[in-house]
Amino acid sequence: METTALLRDPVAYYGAPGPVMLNAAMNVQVPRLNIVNLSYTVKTKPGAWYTGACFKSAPERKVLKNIDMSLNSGEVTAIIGNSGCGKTTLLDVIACRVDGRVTGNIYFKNYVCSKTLMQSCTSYVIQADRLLPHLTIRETLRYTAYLNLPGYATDNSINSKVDTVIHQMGLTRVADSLVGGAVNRGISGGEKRRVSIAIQLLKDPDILLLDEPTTGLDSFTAKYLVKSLRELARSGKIVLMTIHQPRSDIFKLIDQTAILSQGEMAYFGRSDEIVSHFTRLNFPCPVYANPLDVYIDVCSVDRKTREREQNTKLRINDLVQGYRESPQHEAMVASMTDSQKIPKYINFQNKASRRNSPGVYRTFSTILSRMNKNLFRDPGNVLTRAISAPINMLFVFMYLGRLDLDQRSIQNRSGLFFQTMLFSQMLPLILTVFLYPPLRDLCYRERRDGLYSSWYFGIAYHVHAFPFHIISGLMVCAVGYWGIGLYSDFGYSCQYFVIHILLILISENITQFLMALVYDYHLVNIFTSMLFTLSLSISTGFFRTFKDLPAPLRWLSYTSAVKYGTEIITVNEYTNINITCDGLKPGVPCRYPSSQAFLDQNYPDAVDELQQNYGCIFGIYAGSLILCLLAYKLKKVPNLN
Ligand SMILES: Nc1ncnc2c1ncn2[C@@H]1O[C@H](COP(=O)(O)OP(=O)(O)OP(=O)(O)O)[C@@H](O)[C@H]1O
Repeated sequence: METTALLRDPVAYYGAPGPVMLNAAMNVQVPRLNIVNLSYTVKTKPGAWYTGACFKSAPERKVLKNIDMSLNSGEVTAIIGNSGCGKTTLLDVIACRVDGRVTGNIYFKNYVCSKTLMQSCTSYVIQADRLLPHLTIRETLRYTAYLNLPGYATDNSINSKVDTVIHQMGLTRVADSLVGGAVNRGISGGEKRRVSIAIQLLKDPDILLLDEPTTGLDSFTAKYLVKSLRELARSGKIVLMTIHQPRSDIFKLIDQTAILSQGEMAYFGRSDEIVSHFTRLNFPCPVYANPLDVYIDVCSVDRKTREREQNTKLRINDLVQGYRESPQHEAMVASMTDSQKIPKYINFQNKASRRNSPGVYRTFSTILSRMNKNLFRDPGNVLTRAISAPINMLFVFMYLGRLDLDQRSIQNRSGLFFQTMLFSQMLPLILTVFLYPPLRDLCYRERRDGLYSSWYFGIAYHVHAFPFHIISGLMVCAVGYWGIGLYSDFGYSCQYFVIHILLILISENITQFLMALVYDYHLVNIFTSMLFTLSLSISTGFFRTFKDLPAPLRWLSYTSAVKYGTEIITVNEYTNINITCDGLKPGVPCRYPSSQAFLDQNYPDAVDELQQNYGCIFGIYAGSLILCLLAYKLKKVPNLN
């Protein structure tokens, strides 16, 4: 294969080479990724927490040991090995996406790879396809292109870039089909994989890393996908992927193969030299067998019995040693040493670490418009967002009817206020847990890809949800305030509306804050429901008046926005209506001869503290918003695979 014919023109792209490049023999430098003596160590969990694990020091485990690899642009390299041998970890380390201790070096074009450098040159296709179900393939790619490409890129250039990757990945026929999800059927699993790859190609990366791109695909689709990757590599990219069970016809498409065993390299070299290498080590490949299957088995530890485990471990040690002493390894180390002597492209690092960002407005509007489109495509989600609270309020209207001014109406009013508080706490929680996780996962993937910072996502989500809160709040107010018949005044109904909206926003912020800290949304759901239920019990005064609460609970209730909201709407109502003692049976004492008596007995300080209560509820809203945005900013993005 003519290597030079496969290359893009690096000099034109990255600027003139350094002076030593004048040497005619070195006139063209093949862009190379050299991995030299790479090891990776993690701290493992010393056991379950109930065994006192948090007090023990975490033992270290070397997941990757002394890995040497040299990858050329224009070629496809596959990492294979049994489950748990370290394939994904090796990709993560190369992409600089790990938290543990890395020793050794990774060089790209002779530059030591930093996180910024790798983020700009590398695209990483993770195992899971994190896509929004209600967008078409073209829309998905177009939105990502807007986030990826510089702000000066025109709509036409973005569309043509999107068309190019659609064509490259063979998605033309389904380009305008919905991606689909668990409920709405969309494109097939193989097509989703190709969309994930197409997303990463928009960046036009020098290095493409793929974690198990063929998993879950039928053999025909898997072969088609690897063929597409080979064509991509031939256009001048380094393609490195992990493969679980490579078929023999896929094997023929792979230029170099790395076989990992327990984190060590058992073979790295040309794919067509595997059989001769292992035959030299006394492991010939049986006739008609797939060499990759055979050598994955040979390099796996058999843990059925202790004896077998020891024997296979000894065998693997010999294989690793055999590889390190092999001509392939020696030749690779020599070529890496030679390539290190070639001078660097002098402008490369500057160019690579300077990302042309799309700009604040384009980033924000793209994230927002994508969220809106994904939601509006699903009428069920739109209705859930807009009308679940008003429908609940209609139900309250059905059982309360219109309010009167007699003694019984006091309990009805308390019921209505309790329901108002309940909806404004619980519905945002339910909606957030239901609608938010796919958006959050997508945000995590894109933040890992370095597309934008968490502020954009956090603020866009608030702006996206806000109109629904307003629409839903107006309907709740129409039914709950005017329909059920609270004090008839426009100003007071506006206050009821504002309190309802503020409580919704606070509840949503708290839920999002917890979802930023804890990935498992079921846990967040359980914890937040309990928190809100407790807050409703102690902070509203409906079950027990504040002054009767035990002191610690009374102090706790001051942290709840529900306390201030309840007091404001209660005071607004009872300072304006005249409760009567009508409707009581003869001889039954009138407990609240006036509205003032009701306030004096149940909310004695609320009238004087009206302004203060408003201040507190706005303060809690601002605090919860800041907490929520900070949580996204400060919490490390989980490495989703
Ligand atoms: N941060 C970490 N903490 C603890 N153990 C880790 C960490 N990262 C990787 N490991 C361990 O390293 C080993 C290799 O994991 P890795 O996911 O790379 O395997 P793999 O070869 O990709 O497996 P599979 O093919 O099943 O996906 C596993 O035993 C894993 O538990």
